[in-house]
Parts: sequence; C-alpha cells; structure tokens
Amino acid sequence: MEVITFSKVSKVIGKRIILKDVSFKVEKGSIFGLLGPNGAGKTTIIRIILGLFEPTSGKVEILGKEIGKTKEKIGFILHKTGLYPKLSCIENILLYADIYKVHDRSKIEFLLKEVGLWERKDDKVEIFSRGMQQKLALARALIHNPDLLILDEPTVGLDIETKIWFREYIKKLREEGKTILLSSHELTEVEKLCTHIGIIREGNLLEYGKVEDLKEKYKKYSLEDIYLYLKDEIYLERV
Ligand SMILES: Nc1ncnc2c1ncn2[C@@H]1O[C@H](COP(=O)(O)OP(=O)(O)OP(=O)(O)O)[C@@H](O)[C@H]1O
Repeated sequence: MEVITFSKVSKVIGKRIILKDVSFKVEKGSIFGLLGPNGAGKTTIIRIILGLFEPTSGKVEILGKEIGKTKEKIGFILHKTGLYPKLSCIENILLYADIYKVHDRSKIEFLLKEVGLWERKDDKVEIFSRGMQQKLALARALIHNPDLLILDEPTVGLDIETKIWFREYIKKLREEGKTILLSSHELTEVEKLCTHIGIIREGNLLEYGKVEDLKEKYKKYSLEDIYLYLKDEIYLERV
C-alpha cells in the first residue's frame, strides 16, 4: 500500500522553479530518505506533504487522500523544533496532547520514558541541549500515534551517540508498522537507516527506489557511488 504518492508535482514561486515534475511513491512500512544538497527541494516536498505548501501542478495523495485530509495521521519534526522554550518539557507535550485530544496521560509518561526525558519532565525546555530538544520533539510527534512520520533533517547538530539513538529508534518505529520519510544530506546515515531513497537536485528527483535495487541497477557498491553517478551523468542529461 502506498502511503505517499507524488505524481508530476511542480512548485513554482515567483519565477523560481523549486520542484520540477517530481513523481515518487512511498510504501507502507518503509523508511524513505530524501537525499540532496542544500536548496535541492527536500523541505519543499515535506511542506507539501504536511499541507503547508500547495503544489503549483501535479497530484499528491497521502494515505489515499488529498493533502490536508489526513493530518491527524501524520507526525512531524521540522527544522525548527517548534517547542516552547519557556514551558517545561511536560507542558510542551501536554499542549500537543490537548491539540490531538490525547487524554491518556500514561501515554505521555511512556513516551517521555522512551526518549529518556521523564526525569527531566519539569525542567524548562530552554535549558535542554539540542539532543534533548530533538528527543522531546520526537516524543511530541508521536503523541497521537501517527501512521506516517515526517522528519526534516532529524539528526543535524546531534552528537554521534544521539544520532545512533535516533537511528535505532526510527528503525524500531518502522518495525512497529510506521512509515517514515526523512530528509538528509548525510549519505552514510541514509545508507544505514533507509530502506528506500530518493535523490533530488535542483528540484529534479533524479532517481528513487530500494537502496539494494539501485545498487544493482547502476552496478555500484555504495550509495555514495550511486549518488555521484546520478549527480554527474543523469543530472547533466536532464538539464
Ligand atoms: N517561500 C519561498 N519563497 C521562495 N523560494 C523558496 C521558498 N521556500 C524555499 N524556496 C527556495 O526553494 C529551493 C529549495 O528549498 P528547500 O528548503 O526545499 O531545500 P532543501 O533541499 O530542504 O535545502 P536544505 O538542505 O538547505 O534545507 C531553494 O532555492 C529555496 O531558496
């Protein structure tokens, strides 16, 4: 079953073409990594999925419905965590629990314990490290038990141990049946974590698919080799 379908999606702002005829599918239970350099269009795709941006043309379906009609089934972390620094850890999460009408307080305790913040629940978020804030943002994104999790560069600025923690936790969420789409610049991270990848450059989705299938298709041993090949050969053919 497809959780996300983009069919020939373009986004134009002013005279700038930000996405050009982007088509891809994300299947249920996959971890799909959108890989590309700064300004490639990764966040724009994420904004479209979340209903924050309208595509200029093309069609998008999320969990079989038009964008905006499945918001309660999506959890997300954007570049800026959107946490309230003057509120405590638990106040931040309670705010979202109320928005999503989650009244079971044991769910909050469970999630804060999962991310290792239960002992710090009464501390203000402004004194949290980047890693702690990102873990709280993850707990908050999961509060309504979403089917689809969207993570915009979730591990940027995290230390190596926290990066590994995030990676393992995302894999666990997939095993529980969730579908995850994330953006990243980091090839090694994407290779270790993702079941599927999409490579994007200047608004063009150059290729997407299962990592193993792409290695086979392009006769390459690593994701880095595929990336370099697509960047040089395919991209130049397209533009
Ligand atoms: N609201 C906007 N108005 C005009 N241009 C925009 C707007 N939002 C994004 N862009 C442009 O769209 C392009 C793609 O931006 P986007 O944020 O999607 O890239 P990205 O791949 O997420 O990059 P990064 O890895 O740096 O976050 C950039 O050239 C950016 O300047």
